[in-house]
Amino acid sequence: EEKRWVLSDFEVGKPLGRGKFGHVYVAREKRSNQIVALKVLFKSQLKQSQVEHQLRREVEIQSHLRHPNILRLYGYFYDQTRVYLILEYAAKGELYKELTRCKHFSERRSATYIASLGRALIYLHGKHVIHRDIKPENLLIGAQGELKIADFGWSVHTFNRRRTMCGTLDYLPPEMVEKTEHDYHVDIWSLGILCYEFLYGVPPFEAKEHSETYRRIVKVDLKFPLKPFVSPAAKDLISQMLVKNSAHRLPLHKVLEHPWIVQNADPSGVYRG
Ligand SMILES: CC[C@@H](NC(=O)c1cc2[nH]nc(NC(=O)c3ccc(N4CCN(C)CC4)cc3)c2s1)c1ccccc1
Repeated sequence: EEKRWVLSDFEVGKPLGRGKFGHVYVAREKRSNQIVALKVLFKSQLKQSQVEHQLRREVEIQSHLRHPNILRLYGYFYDQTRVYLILEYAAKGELYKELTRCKHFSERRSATYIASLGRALIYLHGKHVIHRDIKPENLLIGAQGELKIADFGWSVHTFNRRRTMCGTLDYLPPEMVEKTEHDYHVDIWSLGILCYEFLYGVPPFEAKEHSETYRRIVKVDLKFPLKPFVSPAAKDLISQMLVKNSAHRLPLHKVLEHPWIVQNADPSGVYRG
């Protein structure tokens, strides 16, 4: 399918959101009537931030992935000033807005999402891809309520581990914060952070100052508030994922077998409320 897309192949609709370097719009591909999301990135901004190689990697990685909980990238094209990514349309929008609206998710909804993400990460790691940026802002909700991992801008194939850091520290594991070598265990750490944030509405090591967040991460200063009530099983799972020594973090297949997941996650991977 080396089809060469052009902007006139699409009828561009309303803006859906914005991220680094550009915006995303709903669009209809005229020949097939298929609804997609068109991510428009400005070449000027990509160039000045030296992220062209990162974008090429995002396209290369995401275009070859096929998983129900990973947002499809159907193709891309560019013109004089912009790069366009043709992405799967996630009809129920951004997860972080839903989390902000609900304050925190129920144990059933959280476990269902964590199980879906665990299956998606097992698939990714099987392809030697680390996402490295699993956080609510990069998660979308499909038409049936299923979770979709988006924005592979920070993902890498495990052989090359060079990276530069920007954005929130909250999700970074000790080995990335301490700039030591890291591998796919970073995604297990982020899954633990995400599980905590789904249940409590805030990430575990949040602090006013970056330096304080950094200290709490490297110390794994994990505290569970009394409110909202969270079951001991959920705390047990989080405690087994937020472990400083990356080799001792609960492997993803063990996460899926954990009693809290088995008892709370909807087997279909879809939270029906
Ligand atoms: C994750 C950030 C990333 N985003 C994508 O790649 C994105 C890819 C992609 N596919 N589908 C999306 N859907 C939406 O953004 C969306 C938002 C709100 C919606 N609703 C509003 C409330 N209403 C009640 C229901 C419908 C529905 C869909 C997005 S975002 C990005 C990165 C850089 C530049 C732009 C975007």
